[in-house]
Amino acid sequence: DVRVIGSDSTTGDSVPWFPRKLTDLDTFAEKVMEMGEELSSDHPGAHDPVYRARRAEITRIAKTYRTGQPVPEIEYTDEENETWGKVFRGLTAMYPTHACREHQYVLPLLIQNCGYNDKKIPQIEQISRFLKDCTGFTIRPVMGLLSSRDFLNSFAFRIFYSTQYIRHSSKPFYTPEPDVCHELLGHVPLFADPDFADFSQEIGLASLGASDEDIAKLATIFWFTVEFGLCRQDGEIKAYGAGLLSSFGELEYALSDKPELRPFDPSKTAVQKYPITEFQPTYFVAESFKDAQEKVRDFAASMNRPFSVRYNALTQTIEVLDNK
Ligand SMILES: Cc1ccnc(-n2c(S)nc3sc(C)c(C)c3c2=O)c1
Ligand SMILES: [Fe+3]
Repeated sequence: DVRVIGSDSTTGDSVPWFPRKLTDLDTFAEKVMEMGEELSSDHPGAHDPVYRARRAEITRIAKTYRTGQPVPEIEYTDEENETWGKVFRGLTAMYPTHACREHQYVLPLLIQNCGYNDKKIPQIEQISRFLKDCTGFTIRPVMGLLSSRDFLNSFAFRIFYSTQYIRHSSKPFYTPEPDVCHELLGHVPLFADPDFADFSQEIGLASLGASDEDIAKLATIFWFTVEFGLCRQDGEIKAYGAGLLSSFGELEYALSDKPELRPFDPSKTAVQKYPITEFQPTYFVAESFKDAQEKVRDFAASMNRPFSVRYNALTQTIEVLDNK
């Protein structure tokens, strides 16, 4: 039977709140951890008032976004489009030898259907419509870093929160935070792949109402797959993680013989330490996205959650199943 669970009278606050329908995701708008305009002191744009003002402007646009609206179009400047072009040309040159086959299959479709080229930054709305046709994934604009819980919860609805600002032009090949290059070249192509979409949603479903410690484990699994995942294809190691596919240096390094490579195994991956600021000493290799999904589903079943959830694609809602 479907029993409503949440921080209501039946369960008190024993189960952390989680979204049940799309409009519930609008509550995330106010909850961003670091507002876009507060740049970390080591950020290349930290001392550039024009850049900071630009970040604040784009943040404000994202803040007004609500479910059902088209993603607002950003009028990028020549300087921003130029930075994009440098990143686009540099990374696309590496993909034939370094990117997984799914990424290599989708990129030409994005060039053809979503205006991916080295002249202008593509618009999220057009990409979101393309992804919806491919896998049902859609994109929402985000102001800054969402919490791991909120970010992972949205994957249960096949929703990806994307930034729209771009890194500072002084360092086109470095960013201490996600930016539109990372999102559009790293994450977007994989969300068009059915198996990867299924895998991503599995992590999202596992995160609904999960304890803080399980959220930390799922975020680490996310980190070593969606962000820094490697896979074996035709006997060769290829990259599928967005953090690799959007960083020249780390993409090269990850496929060199320097890092340690371990098989993806959620119970081990979930407790692996990872540095955010330098290259990973260890990467995990998935046999396939289907296999990785199965492993995550089994891992989720072992979590101490007194209920299970199911996504109803017709109503775009989460159904809670009582495990009593
Ligand atoms: C789990 C979770 C929740 C919110 N954001 C993330 N997330 C993502 S998707 N990509 C990047 S790229 C980068 C340099 C950072 C810091 C970062 C990041 O933090 C991950
Ligand atoms: Fe990312």
